Amino acid sequence: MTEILNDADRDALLAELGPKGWTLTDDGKGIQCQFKFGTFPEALGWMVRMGIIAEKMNHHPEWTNVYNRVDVTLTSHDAGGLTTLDAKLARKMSAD
Ligand SMILES: C[C@H](O)[C@H](O)[C@H]1CNC2=NC(N)=NC(=O)C2=N1
Repeated sequence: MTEILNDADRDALLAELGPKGWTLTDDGKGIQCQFKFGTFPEALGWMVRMGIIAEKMNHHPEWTNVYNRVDVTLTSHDAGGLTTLDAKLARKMSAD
């Protein structure tokens, strides 16, 4: 199991991903971001690409899709908080 990020590492992660739209969840145990696309097929295609990556990582997003919008929350249930796996998946999502 990966370790929960300490306060300094969490702050560094938010400084890195904040400009890309990621914020800490209200409970502080995850990060969230809203992705917007031009069309539903673009949103769905992105979800499929990210889903394949997530499955390979064995680390899965909590997400909802409405038309061209995907709301994502990343947290590590196993560890009970935010870990480097969440950071890794968030970077992949924001890089696509
Ligand atoms: C048994 C399996 O390794 C776990 O259930 C994995 C699967 N995917 C997961 N995804 C996420 N986001 N957090 C987890 O803690 C997690 N755990």
